[in-house]
Amino acid sequence: MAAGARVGSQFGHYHLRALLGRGGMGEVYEAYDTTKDRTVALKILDVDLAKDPTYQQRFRRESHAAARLQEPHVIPIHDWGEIDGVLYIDMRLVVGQDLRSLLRARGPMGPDTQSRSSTRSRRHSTPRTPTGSSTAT
Ligand SMILES: Nc1ncnc2c1ncn2[C@@H]1O[C@H](COP(=O)(O)OP(=O)(O)OP(=O)(O)O)[C@@H](O)[C@H]1O
Repeated sequence: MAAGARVGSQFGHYHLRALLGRGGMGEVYEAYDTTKDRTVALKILDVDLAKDPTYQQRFRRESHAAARLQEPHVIPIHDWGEIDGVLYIDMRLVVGQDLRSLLRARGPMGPDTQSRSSTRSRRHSTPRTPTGSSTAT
């Protein structure tokens, strides 16, 4: 499947609006959850990798492990599961630029910028709501 091929499509109760990025196991979309009425980041396991039980296991392990964590520096997981045989993780959407794009656009950072940036990211990654369970918060 081509990168971002799901943009504009419906995935269960999620409307996939834009491709946010690609990781080792699949793509991450900005998605609108039509049942909870909120915008989230949805990681979807690559269909080719999904044929390999090792990747399925790894993806499930990541979902379970991340959902149990309640750590200010870890993005909260709202939910995870399987829709039409495709595994997904529903997590809080982080708005902003990732470090790689920032460095590409601006070049190396000086010590002052690095320090300001890490203080800001610590502040912004603090959950606004407590995550008490593995399901929606
Ligand atoms: N919660 C989020 N909010 C906004 N963008 C995100 C979010 N999660 C991931 N992204 C974007 O999607 C890209 C890929 O994320 P992903 O977690 O799949 O990367 P990865 O760490 O390489 O993956 P993996 O651990 O599966 O190998 C990120 O680089 C980021 O740009």
